[in-house]
Amino acid sequence: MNFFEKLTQRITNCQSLLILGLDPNPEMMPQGQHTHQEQQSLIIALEKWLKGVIEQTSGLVCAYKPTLGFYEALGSKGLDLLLKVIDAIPDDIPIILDAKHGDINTSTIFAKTIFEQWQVDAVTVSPYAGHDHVAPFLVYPDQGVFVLCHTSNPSAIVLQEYPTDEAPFYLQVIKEARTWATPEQLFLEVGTTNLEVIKKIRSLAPERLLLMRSIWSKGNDIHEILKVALNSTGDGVLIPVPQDCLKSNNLQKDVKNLNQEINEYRQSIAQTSQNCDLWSPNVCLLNSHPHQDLILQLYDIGCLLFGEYVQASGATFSYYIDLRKIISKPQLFHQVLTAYANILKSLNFDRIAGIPYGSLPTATGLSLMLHHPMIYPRKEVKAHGTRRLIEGNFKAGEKVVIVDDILITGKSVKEGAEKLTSSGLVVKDIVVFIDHEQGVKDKLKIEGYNAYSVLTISEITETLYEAGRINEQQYNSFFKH
Ligand SMILES: O=P(O)(O)OC[C@H]1O[C@H](OP(=O)(O)OP(=O)(O)O)[C@H](O)[C@@H]1O
Ligand SMILES: O=C(O)c1cc(=O)[nH]c(=O)[nH]1
Repeated sequence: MNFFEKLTQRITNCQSLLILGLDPNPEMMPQGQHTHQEQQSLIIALEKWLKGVIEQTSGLVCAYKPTLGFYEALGSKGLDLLLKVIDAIPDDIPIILDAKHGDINTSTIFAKTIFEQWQVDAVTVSPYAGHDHVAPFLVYPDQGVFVLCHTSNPSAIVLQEYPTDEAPFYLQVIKEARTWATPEQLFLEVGTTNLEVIKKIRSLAPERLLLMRSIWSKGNDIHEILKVALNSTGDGVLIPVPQDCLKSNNLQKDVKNLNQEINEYRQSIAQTSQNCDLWSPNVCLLNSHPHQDLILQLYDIGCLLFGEYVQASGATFSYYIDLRKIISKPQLFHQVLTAYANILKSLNFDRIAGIPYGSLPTATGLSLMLHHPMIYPRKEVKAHGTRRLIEGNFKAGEKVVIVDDILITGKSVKEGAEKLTSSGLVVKDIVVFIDHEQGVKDKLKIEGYNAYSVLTISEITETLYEAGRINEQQYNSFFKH
């Protein structure tokens, strides 16, 4: 299970978006636990206190966030303490190490230490050294990375807001960081109470999880902050437990009350959300298809066209499905890739091959998402250059999974498979997004290929009809062919 899945599961299980900082800061210890001890006894007191904090809050928070700097400040004993604290955290609670790592020379070794030895689930990084610095963290597909994009420090404004209010540097950080990894691996750290800043971040990166910071300063209405930070389903945000709570003698009760208040507000947002663009009012939620959301979005961006269309096979259908539009909607494209990936994860292969042209972006996305190399059979061999039939490097005997968008007659995937096989590769599995249910899967089976699809044409049409997106005539037009 990767970090994002672990976090999502945890949020669901404990119904909490709260994260708690586990920082050995003597100033934050409740009165009475902290006297002027020698270093040794201070460490013991800190350990006892932090373990007590975990005991009291482990049912109430979705993640813990130890800040590396506080442990480092205690010297070598501090690092021992960090490992003890990590060890005391129950296995199902994700650990986000707040390191704000920013040094390119140490990122590879640091990522190895924290992810492999210390086994933390995620880390915070500073973006200033760019992608080369963050990439060594991203090569761990099961771990998460929070990129710092905005801080609440007053003096940071001159950098963050540079050069103009309309195009400030912190938004450039987000634009850049969004290209580094998927919304399931890369997230944003946002410290601010400025609602306009949060709105700008949310509208630029609606798909990213935000780790909020510094939201508890006096005079701020947390509801106003949540209103702009939460997504339309009332999540997408991690909320820090206020530092002051740690001093409380009623820590458990305080965190519980805070969580309850936040959940009540989340619920009210989810119920009154005005900006949910996935559902039409007449959607029937009973027995809904697990990919209902995806299907409706495909329809809404115009992937389903009605009218007389000639197909690749030469036949004329009264509709056409154009999945090539998906690439222009990154969020939807990511959802589609995730659906393919869920099938690919159960298959055994060395390389992913996309069928040109429609499925080259899909194969590229899956290759990056699943960390498997990509190749592709050319549609036509060029008369110049290398004149290769298969682009990309491979070795004869390697297993290849083919991905394509639509299975209508099966001609395209079969031609692709034959080109790959003639080059010494082994093709057993074919994964498509939509199966037109013309019996092609069975025919492919006879020829030795296992074909899988994310959706069938009838699942799509039934969902659209139930949701009131298509009328009876349009619904019937799918079954004439
Ligand atoms: O099962 P089939 O009957 O072969 O039909 C499905 C194929 O048709 C489309 O490709 P198209 O030939 O339109 O090419 P493109 O991807 O280059 O647009 C689609 O992308 C599939 O590859
Ligand atoms: O060429 C086809 O037959 C075809 C391609 C495609 O992408 N969608 C469709 O409905 N038909």
